[in-house]
Amino acid sequence: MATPNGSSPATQAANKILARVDVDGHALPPSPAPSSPLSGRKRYALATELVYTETKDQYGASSVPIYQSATFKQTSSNGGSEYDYTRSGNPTRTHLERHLAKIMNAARVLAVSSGMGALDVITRLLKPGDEVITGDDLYGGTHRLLTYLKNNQGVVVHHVDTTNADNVKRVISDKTTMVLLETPTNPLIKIVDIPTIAAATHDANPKALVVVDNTMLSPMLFNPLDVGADIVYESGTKYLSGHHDIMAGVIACNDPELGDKMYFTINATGCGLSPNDSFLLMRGVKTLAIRMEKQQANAQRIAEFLESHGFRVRYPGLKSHPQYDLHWSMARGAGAVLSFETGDVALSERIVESARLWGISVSFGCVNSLISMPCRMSHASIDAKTRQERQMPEDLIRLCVGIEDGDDLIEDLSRALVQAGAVTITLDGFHATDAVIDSEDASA
Ligand SMILES: Cc1ncc(COP(=O)(O)O)c(C=O)c1O
Ligand SMILES: N[C@@H](CCSC[C@H](N)C(=O)O)C(=O)O
Repeated sequence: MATPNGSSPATQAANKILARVDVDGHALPPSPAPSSPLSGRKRYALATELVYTETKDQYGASSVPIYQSATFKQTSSNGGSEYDYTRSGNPTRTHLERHLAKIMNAARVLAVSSGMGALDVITRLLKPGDEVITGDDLYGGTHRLLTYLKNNQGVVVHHVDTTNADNVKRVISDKTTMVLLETPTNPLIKIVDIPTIAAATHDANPKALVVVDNTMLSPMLFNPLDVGADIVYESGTKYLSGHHDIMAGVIACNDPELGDKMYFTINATGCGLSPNDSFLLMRGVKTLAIRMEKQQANAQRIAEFLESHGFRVRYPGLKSHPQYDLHWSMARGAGAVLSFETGDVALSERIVESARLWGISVSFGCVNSLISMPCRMSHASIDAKTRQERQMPEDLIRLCVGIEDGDDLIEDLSRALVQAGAVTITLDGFHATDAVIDSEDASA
């Protein structure tokens, strides 16, 4: 029905969408409306919410269809359709984003092409002269991007040991615009007190943004937005998708203005997650609870196995972890990544190369178990001098535990340790060699 000014309600609604403006006041193309996660209904347990979706497909499809289309037809030259172009928005991506908003306790989630893509979108909120405080144990790619911003964009980056909140408090000032944190850190599995650091940051500068990389825990185990973070991002390549068959990144926040600014960057630069990958991430996330449960159970067994044979293991599921209590005050589980040293790079190399069931590969959060040497692999982008300054052990072995049978994993690891000469065999079993134990004492 036409209205007095001649346009139909549908066209008026479309014009309203088209009237959205970007940070510079330019008109934005149509974009999916910010998510309304529960629409007033009861919240189920997380494992249920992960699989429960309310699709409103015209044919009742129970999994979201892949809208493999770059363009969407409009009902008039003024628009009239919720979508116009997949870079700006796509129904499969919107469905995923709304589902994840519910899981991540966020008002808005944005899905992008990788975890680094997510951090790129977030760091585009910075201007030259802005100050960022971050950790001294970080994923190598994060260090690389921050170094690029420091060297080329005039951003000041302070790396401090974030395991002690006082170190962060000492550097926070009214010039601090972003505090970027990981917990547990990758690869040294250090724990960072997110609530304390978030509160201190906001006290010092209410406009500063606390950004948490939650890749190591996933929303199954931790929701940093609930304890003071302003933005949470994750590599969807890891636990969220779970099968190492896609690259993805997700960004979550509660502030609508912040969400719109980041959406602007995604649309302007074209890093939104593709329809096909949105579908795969949506499918993967449904099994997150059951995968994480099995991966954690296996990781706990392996950590205990290594510790009981004399290795010093870095894993927050072990009471010996120096920040065990802090971790469990924030998180609902220990995750499935652990690391340990051998005291000798060549010995670590032999262990890694003797494993059969454990794939030699970067990444984590996958159904398969992986073994790696971070200094040569995931963290090789941190130069050797910086690695040494930050006391990153070159012999560090990282285990990313999958869903295989735990006995098989332990048997294969035992065989690799024996074959590599990392253990001494005695009548009552085997133990880490004296050399391994001595080196751990030295680095403790
Ligand atoms: C903790 C952490 N954050 C972010 C990333 C980046 O994710 P992506 O590889 O999906 O770009 C990775 C690994 O790559 C990571 O380990
Ligand atoms: N060559 C890649 C290495 C990716 S590491 C992936 C993952 N975050 C991990 O910790 O294993 C690069 O240079 O980024």
